[in-house]
Amino acid sequence: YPLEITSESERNCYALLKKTSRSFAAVIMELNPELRNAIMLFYLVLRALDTVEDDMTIDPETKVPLLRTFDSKLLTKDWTFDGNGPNEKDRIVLVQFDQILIEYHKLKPQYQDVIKDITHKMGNGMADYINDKEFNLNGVATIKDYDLYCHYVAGLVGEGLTKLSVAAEFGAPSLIKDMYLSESMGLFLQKTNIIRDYKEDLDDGRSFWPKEIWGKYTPELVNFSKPENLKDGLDCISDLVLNALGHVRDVLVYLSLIYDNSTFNFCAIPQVMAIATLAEVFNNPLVFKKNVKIRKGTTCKLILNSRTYEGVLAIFSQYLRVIHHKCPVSDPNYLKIGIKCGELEQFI
Ligand SMILES: O=C(O)CO[C@@H](C(=O)O)[C@@H](OCCCCCc1ccc2ccccc2c1)C(=O)NCCCCCc1ccc2ccccc2c1
Ligand SMILES: [Mg+2]
Ligand SMILES: [Mg+2]
Repeated sequence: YPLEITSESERNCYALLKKTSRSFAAVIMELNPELRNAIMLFYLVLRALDTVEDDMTIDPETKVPLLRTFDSKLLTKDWTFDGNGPNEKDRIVLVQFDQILIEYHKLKPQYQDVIKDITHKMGNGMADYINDKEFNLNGVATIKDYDLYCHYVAGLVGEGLTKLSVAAEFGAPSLIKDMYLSESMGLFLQKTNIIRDYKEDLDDGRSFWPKEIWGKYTPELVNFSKPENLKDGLDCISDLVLNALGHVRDVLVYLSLIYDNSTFNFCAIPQVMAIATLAEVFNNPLVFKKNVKIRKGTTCKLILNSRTYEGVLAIFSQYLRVIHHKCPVSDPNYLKIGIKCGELEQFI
């Protein structure tokens, strides 16, 4: 679809999108114009909110109220925030938030309402976790907390995208009553990132790995970076990957219910990147050393092969086999991984 830029602020918003997201900018640019600006602004507003959440130099006294009231900034036309530390990665979306606001107010009121509602819920969910000191240093406590945190930062994005797609008649209305499918779209992506970001998050002084899982393999989360604990660390990654695979069935059902081609690509590409990333981090000692990324060549192949539903199924089937074959017999979850991969292969 050709991109018609009609204002300086719109141009600035597309520039912000490119600057703050390698993966999502490309797929958002491909969207049908009816939804492209709404989803681009939905992304930028939530990335601004996440930049506040991620910035460990903002003290909780300021951060918590800012997260809880962030949706109210959408009612203004000129709010910006420059309270960030100099090095925060995406601080530019906060500094230029007025550009986002100008374009946001041009959206159909129905689209504005979806964005404001999700921003309100996400901001309050993030704030709930900032207060929990336990969460910062030892990950989230239970698997239930893990799912709830991922609901706030990613499940809600799925909910908003589904509401926008159905409002534009690009997706089956049944997706509204079966919101658990949209939830899984977000949780699969977020859980994959959390597993991958072990080192990066610990270096930031926080973790999102649930203690109910890692506590089975070590008394202290940081121990996995010591060579003598490598086997325990790899067994823990398997357990977390097994938990993330629990969302695959819903992801594949969700994708089968999207009729608009550009919306399908937008939804499918992050998911195929995630299953490839899960296969990459599975049984991979480098996870405890650095941020493991899939190769550029793999990314291109994934994008080319995920333009049809059959192509997506073939990619998932391939990486489920990779995970199954990579699993050592000594892994305590060896059988469960085999059963889960087998189950999903059946489904595919
Ligand atoms: O700071 C970073 O770079 C990474 O931050 C992570 C974190 O801090 O945990 C974390 O921040 C989460 C809070 C802000 C969410 C921002 C977002 C992301 C993608 C979008 C896609 C389309 C529209 C709006 C979107 C909004 C993050 O970016 N995690 C990546 C996974 C989030 C997936 C969201 C999502 C959910 C369902 C989807 C369904 C279809 C297509 C894309 C989808 C995308
Ligand atoms: Mg972030
Ligand atoms: Mg965050």
